[in-house]
Formats: sequence, C-alpha cells, structure tokens
Amino acid sequence: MSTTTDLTAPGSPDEIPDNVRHLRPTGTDATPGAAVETVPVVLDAEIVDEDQAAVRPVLVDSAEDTTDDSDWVTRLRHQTRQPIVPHYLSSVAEIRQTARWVLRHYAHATGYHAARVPLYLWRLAARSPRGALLLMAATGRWVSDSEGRPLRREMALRGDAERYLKLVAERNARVRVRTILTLVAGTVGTVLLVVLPDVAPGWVLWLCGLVAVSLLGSLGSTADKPVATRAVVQAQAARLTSDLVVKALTSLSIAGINGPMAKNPNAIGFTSPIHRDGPGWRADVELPGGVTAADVIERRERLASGLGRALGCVWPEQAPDGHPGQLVLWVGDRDMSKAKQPAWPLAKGGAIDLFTPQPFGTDVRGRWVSFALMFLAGVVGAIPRMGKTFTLRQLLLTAALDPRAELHTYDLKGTGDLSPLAPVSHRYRAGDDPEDLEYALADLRALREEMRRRTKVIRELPKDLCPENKVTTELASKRSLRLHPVVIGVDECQVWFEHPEHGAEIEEICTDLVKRGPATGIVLILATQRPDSKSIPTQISDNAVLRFCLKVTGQMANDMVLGTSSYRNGERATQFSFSDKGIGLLKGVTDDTTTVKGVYIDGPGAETIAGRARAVRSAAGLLSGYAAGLDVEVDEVAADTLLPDVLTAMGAADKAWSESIVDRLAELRPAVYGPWAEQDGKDKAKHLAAALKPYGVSTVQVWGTDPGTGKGANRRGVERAHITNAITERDRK
Ligand SMILES: Nc1ncnc2c1ncn2[C@@H]1O[C@H](COP(=O)(O)OP(=O)(O)OP(=O)(O)O)[C@@H](O)[C@H]1O
Repeated sequence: MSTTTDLTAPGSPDEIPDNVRHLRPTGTDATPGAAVETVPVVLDAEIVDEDQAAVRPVLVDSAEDTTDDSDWVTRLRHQTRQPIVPHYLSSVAEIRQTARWVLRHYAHATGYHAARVPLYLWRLAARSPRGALLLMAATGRWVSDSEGRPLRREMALRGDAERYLKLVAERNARVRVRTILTLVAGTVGTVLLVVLPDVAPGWVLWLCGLVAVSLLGSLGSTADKPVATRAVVQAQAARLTSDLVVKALTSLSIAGINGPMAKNPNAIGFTSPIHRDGPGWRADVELPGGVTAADVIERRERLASGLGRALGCVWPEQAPDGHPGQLVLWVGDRDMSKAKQPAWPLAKGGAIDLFTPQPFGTDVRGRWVSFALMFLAGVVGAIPRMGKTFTLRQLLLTAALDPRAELHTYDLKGTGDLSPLAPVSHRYRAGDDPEDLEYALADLRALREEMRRRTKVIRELPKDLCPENKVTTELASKRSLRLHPVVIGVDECQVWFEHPEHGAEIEEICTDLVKRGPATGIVLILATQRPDSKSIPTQISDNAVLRFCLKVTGQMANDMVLGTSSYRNGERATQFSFSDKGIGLLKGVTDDTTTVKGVYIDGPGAETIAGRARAVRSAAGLLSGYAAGLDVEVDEVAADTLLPDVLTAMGAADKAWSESIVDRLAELRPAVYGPWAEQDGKDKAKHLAAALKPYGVSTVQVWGTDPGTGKGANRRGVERAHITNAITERDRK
C-alpha cells in the first residue's frame, strides 16, 4: 500500500517527521559542510504495494526554495523520470513472463491446498471439540459481562458506592438481555437440530455440519498451528530503509562520510526513494562530496554487516550514468551465491546462431545477461577455484551449439576439465607436455595463416555481400567461403605465454588473433588463474573486448582482466568473497559493467550438452578434425607452415641445397624439424623432397659450395620461386 503521510506542510528540519530523508537531486555538488539544497521525501513509509510496484512518493519543495526560474528548469532537467509503465509490463516478453509467473504461482497454490483438503478436514474435526469449549467459555463470559468485572472491583475497593451501584445496575440489565438472547439462540438451535434432519435434504445437513466443524475447528486452532500450511514459503527479508542504509554507511569508518554526518544528519542523500527492484531493494545514494562509490564497494563486507544481511545479498555499484559519488545499493532478498538460478535456456533445445546474443549468466536481480560471442576476444581471470574453467567451458559449450563453429580447445592445466568438449572440437589438447605445446603452436600458426586468408577473402567480397568488411552470419553459412566462426578457448593460458622457447611466438600470434581475428570470425578466449602481464601479455589484455573477472585479490590482477583504471573507477572484483563461485564482473559486452553469475554446468551436464551439439554437427556433416577422428600429428600440422619456414630458412638466396635448408629449419623449430636434421645429407634432402611434394614443389639440382670442404658441387636443392608460387597457389585455393 502506498503511503498516506501528509508532507505538504513545509517546516524546519526539526519538524520533519522521522520517516523523511532529504532527497538530493542527481548531480548536486555536495561539498562537506556546504548547504545542500535538498527535497524531503518519504523513504521509510511503506511505498510498495503487494505486487511490489514502486509508488511515487509525495515530494515536497524545500521551505527555503526561493530559486529563480532557470534553477528550477535546471533542477527539472536533472531529475530522472521514473518509467510510466512498471518494469514488469514494459515489454511483451516481460508481460508474458509476469503472467506466466502469476499463473504458475496460483496454480501451484491451488494444487497444493487441493491435495491437502482431507488433511485440513481432519484437523478441523479434531480441533472442533476444543473450539466448542472455547466458544462456550466465551459465551459464558459474554453473558456474565465479565469484561466489566475489574471496573466494578475497582469501584468497590475505592469505596465509591454510587458508581459501584450504577455499574452493578448496568451489569444486571446487560446480563438479563444477554441471557434472554442466549436462551432464544439455544432454543432455536435445539429445535433446528431436532427438526432439520426430518425436513432438510441430506446435502444441507452435511453442509451445515461442515460449516459448524470448520468454524469450531478454526476456533480450536492456535496461531502457531494453522489449519492450512503455506503453499509458498517466502524468504524473510526485512525492508531496506534509509535509516538502515545511513547507519550502515556510517559504520564503514569512512572519514568523508562520518565527518559531514556529524555536522549534518542529511549529508547522505538519496536521489530517488528506496524501492523494490526485482527480488530486492534498491537505494540510489548520493554520498557526501569527496567519497566515491568505489570507497563503499571496497568495504562491501562491512556494509553487509552494517545492514545485517548476508554478504551475497549486498551489491553496491557505481551508478551507471552518475558521477563517482553516486552509489546504487541493491540488497537482494536472497544470497546470490545460494539463490536458485533459472535453468540455462541453452541447456535444452537445438542449434543456435553465435552472431546473436546468447544467455551467459544472471545478474544480481536474477535476469539473464546475454551477448553475442562473435567479433570479440575475451579474457577470464580469477584466483583458483572460483569458477574460471566452468566459465570458459560454458562459453565453449555455447560455441559448440552453433554447428558451424570450429572449436580449438586447449586445457593447459591438463586435468580434463574441458574434455566434454573434445567430441565437438576441431583441435583438442589437454596438458602442457612439449608435444602438446608443439601441437598448439602449429595450430596457432595455421590459424594465423587462416586469418590472413580470411582477410583476403573478405576484402575481395562484393560490398553488398560484406558491407562492414567483416563476417556476417550469412557469409559464415556459405561453406565455399570457409568463413565459419572459429572459437579458440585456452585454460591456464599463462603456460603458453611463459614458455621459454615458444612464449614469444605464441604471444605474437595471439596478439594478432586478438586484434584482427574478431572481424574475420576468429574468437580467442583466454582464461588464467594468475592475471598479470606475464600470464596475459598487456597487448592482448588491452585488446580484449569480453572481460569476465571472478574473485581476484589485488588491484593489479583486477585491472589486468577488467582494463586499466577499472579498480579506481569502482569496478572491483576484489569485493567478491570465496563463496561467490561463478560470480564475476562482466565488462565490454553489455552497456555497463555488471555483476553476473555464470551457469553451473557440471561435467556430466557439459557432456550431455556437448553430445547434443555433436549430434547436430554430425547430422549437418560438420564434424571435423579431432572430433571426426581426423586429428593431425604435430608433423602434419607443421606441414601447414612448411612453405613459409623453407622461405625463412633460405634467407635471401634464390636457390639452396636441401640439406642446408633442413639444418636451418631444425634451428628454427627444433621440436618439429630437429629429427630431420639428425639424418645424413642425402636423407635430409629426401625428407624435404617428400614433405614438399604435396605442395607440388619438386627439388632440383643446385650448384653450391660445401662449407666443410670449400669445394663446389651439384646437389638436390630448392628454388625460391617454386616455393613462392606454391604459397600463392595455396592461398588462391
Ligand atoms: N556458476 C557457478 N555456480 C556455482 N558454482 C560454481 C560455478 N562455477 C564454478 N563453481 C564452483 O566452483 C568450483 C571451481 O570452479 P573451477 O574449476 O571452474 O575453478 P577454477 O577457477 O578454474 O579453478 P582452478 O584455477 O583450480 O582451475 C567448481 O567445482 C564449482 O563447484
């Protein structure tokens, strides 16, 4: 119900009732101690009706309001208009969701009580004797006018004979009338009891009996044992009041708050009344000048203590469009980490399109947060055991549900957390053994080549097919163009970047993929438990669009994942507790940085979803690579980079002996070409000739000088022009 408090009469601050706090218009510059123009608004009074709709408070102009017209207009401009249509009626989807919820709620309640009717009848029957006794006792007290007894005794004790006699006379008259009424009612009742069975139909008798038993049974029930139990148990969450918010904020020991509060109890302002917002309360707080929302966010734990709520219920945020001193405090009815999350919409259902937003997680208000996985590169960071791998796995499962997407899955921790994705991955490796690293490196090189090919294809496409010079869902569906989404997921990516031998090259390729990949349909998502500049090179983290930061312990790690200055701007993943598993700050893919809880999908759950994704791919003939049992050995993958490697090994020469090329190749990539170089000269040449054959390159006789003997000789070798022609031909295909 809305408030009925009358606030129309302005008065001095002393005259303002307790339940009124000063509402400071948004954007007011509030310097400590400065006279702040404020508007009283009812905050503590009940402002929410049963269906939790916020009702406009009664706003009253300040008594000192002598500002001129332009001030008045400015103030109006700064006011935030509340939506005319309540949130739950704001769109067809919301209306449908609300209607569905209401229907389901009442259907559940009806079913619950209907199933318990026999139990309720039994309870009523069992309690009716007690009810009958209580009714008789109450009737006896009423007839004997027992409520007047204390008064009569008082008069007798005082010796006030006149009043006593008056009271006794009144009592006698009352008792007489009530006795007659009781006798009449008793006689009518008895007659009805005797006569009714003969004259009334059976159902009337049953109905009368039922009504009598129900009434007596209800009378015989006690408050702690009601006849009907609750169909829906509501979480007991006390209402958030301005006093509570102010008390909690002053308990944070922030000098910038406590100082001004000592001088002016209204130093903390509210830019709009506290109201219901989803399953919780929202307070829009204007902090005293000099205090930022970040100062409060940093002390979330103490704030929760001050509010007397579980930590998982208290979510302070910097107001999205406000100044740094504006705080949005959302206090949920239930702990976010324990509240039941709705079922992930992608857990069931068919194929999806990665170019359209897909649900990722729920925000603190329990609403789905969605974004499209295409055109971004992502970084997921957290301290261990907070849900980083689960998040990456969920993102890769989302990708798997688009049958066109080619997955490259790397679990560098090697525990098999990403193994559910193996049946849908084009490339898959778990572990960080040297051969795993070689495999990944070869794949990355091939991906860079693929990205180059894609940029060329996109550049040459007609403008009407590719107006934005980037892949579209239509282009991705054209198999002949080979522009399908490529999603690379790497868990514990620091293993790659810190590798003493290949780290630099991997970093270089990943930076290229992060910068140029998204437009060509290549998405790279990196997860690390140690977000620092070594684990995720700055070049990469700076260019990532999607950022999801679960609990971290310091400013540096926070800014590594969320971007420079995020911590200073109040985006602090340090605020999460150890129980906030799967909860993090999501940045870059939604309008504002949002606290989001990812979906909990355990191993078997992930296998089921991946199984579904595989079935769709299989039906569409889109299983490839590892998933199709066609994974390649490191050597074969390396062949993809063989031609550019040979060019590098030849340096500026137009022709070179095969054995010299093999020796330089072995220096370039020992893990791949090292074994080739262990053979003698002729075998080295044969090995290279066999490797080049699939590319249509033949070796030729080349005149050169033996570095050992210094003598000239004719040996098998490679011509530079043959290699460059083969590269051109391969790219053209
Ligand atoms: N969205 C979620 N909701 C609830 N619990 C979750 C969620 N995500 C993860 N968890 C819990 O957190 C635990 C740790 O998750 P995960 O293995 O992803 O952490 P991690 O950060 O990758 O750890 P490590 O660094 O050791 O690999 C999981 O076992 C799971 O119980």
